[in-house]
Order: sequence, then structure tokens, then C-alpha cells
Amino acid sequence: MQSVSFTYPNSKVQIQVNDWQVKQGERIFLHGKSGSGKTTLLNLLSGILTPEQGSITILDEPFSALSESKRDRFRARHIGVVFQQFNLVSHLSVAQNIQLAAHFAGNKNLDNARLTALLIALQLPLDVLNKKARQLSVGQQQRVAIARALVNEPEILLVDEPTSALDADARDAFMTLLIELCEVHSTTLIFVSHDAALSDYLTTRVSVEDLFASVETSSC
Ligand SMILES: Nc1ncnc2c1ncn2[C@@H]1O[C@H](COP(=O)(O)OP(=O)(O)OP(=O)(O)O)[C@@H](O)[C@H]1O
Repeated sequence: MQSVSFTYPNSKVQIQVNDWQVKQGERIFLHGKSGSGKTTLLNLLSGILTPEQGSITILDEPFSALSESKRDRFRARHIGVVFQQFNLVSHLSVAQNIQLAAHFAGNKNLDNARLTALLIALQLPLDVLNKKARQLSVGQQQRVAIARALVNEPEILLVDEPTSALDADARDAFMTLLIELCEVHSTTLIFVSHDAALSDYLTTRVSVEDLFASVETSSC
């Protein structure tokens, strides 16, 4: 991110990042107070929002300068996103939810073996494939959201508070799996959570307040 600024319409809150670089394969624990701008930052990195000024370069592509359709295609191919609310299509089966993500990425080679391997890696029973997303427990929905985000083997994974509904044991099991999957594929992970205990699973801690404050210091 280079000299990025963003303000929501009718809002006084401005998000500014002077210079932020993330290395390939880095696993970042992004934390900060409620309302400090973590989700907004993830939305800028996923291209759901675009900066008013400055630029976001991802995998050497001028990501924030791409047209909306090119940005959507780039996201589908290279960036996995797991939102707080998972955003599964509730009336579709788990298999259909995952296949939809593969379809948007132009991934025509999603075979059943790969789908099965992903579910096993996430410790999901295989019979969930035919269940509707709305029939799953919250913990299962979280794992399916991760499976959907990983199905295209993205270089980058953006995850927003994925463990908030899990108990401590389920949370630790989930984190171990997530990190293992990221290690296997050298996935760059940006992980937002209020749960400081989870930072042990990640390699780098970044506070959004510091990230945003560094702009004010350097621009004075
Ligand atoms: N669509 C929107 N329109 C206007 N203001 C918004 C919008 N979404 C968020 N904001 C404001 O932008 C600021 C940053 O919000 P954001 O959701 O990024 O924070 P956060 O750090 O993710 O918060 P939390 O930890 O509570 O999820 C807040 O002041 C919020 O009220």
C-alpha cells in the first residue's frame, strides 16, 4: 500500500496508510480497537473498496487501478476472503458454494478428489457436501468458508474474526489447521481478530492504530 487514503461517504473517519508492504508467505495478526478500521483495511486489500488516493499493488499488479471487472477476476483467482458472517449462500449445498468460488475464478478443473481432500484437511465430515449451508453448525460454516476461500489455492488469504463463535478447543484446532494449510501453499495470511491469544499462531503482529498513526507522524 502506498500513500493510501479512504473515507466513507458522510464520515469523518479517514483511513490513511503511508507505506505498508507484506512479504509473500507472511502471516499477519492484524489487531486494533473496535471501529479502528480493520475490516475497512481488509476490504481495501480485497478490492471491495478502492482508495481515494494512493495505490495498492498485489503480486506486482496495480490492483487498485484495475477496472472493477478486472479487480473482481483478480480477487477470484488470487485472494481468498473469509468474512465475519461467512457469506455462504444459505440455500445452496456446501458443494455448490465451493464450486461457485471455483467457477468465478475460471477454475474448471475442480475435481471431487480435490474437494474431498480439502474437507478432510479441514476435518469436515464428507456428508456435509450435500447439505445446505444453512443446515450446518456455526463451526462447520466457518470451515466451509475457509474451504471456499482456499479452493482456488490463492496466494493471499484475508480472514476477519473467523473464530468468534468457537469454544477454546475448537478455536485452537481450527487455527492449527488454518496455519498448516497456509504453510503447505505458502499462502500470505492477513488475519483480523480481537483475540490476542491467537497472535501466537501468526508470525507478525500489526496494530492498525500504529499503521494509521505512522502516516500522521511521517506527514508532519
Ligand atoms: N459502510 C460504512 N459507512 C460509513 N462508515 C463506516 C462504514 N463501515 C464502517 N464505517 C466506520 O469506519 C470505521 C472503521 O470501521 P471498521 O468496520 O473498519 O472497523 P473495525 O476495526 O473492523 O471494527 P470491529 O473491530 O468493531 O469490527 C468505524 O468508525 C465505522 O463506524
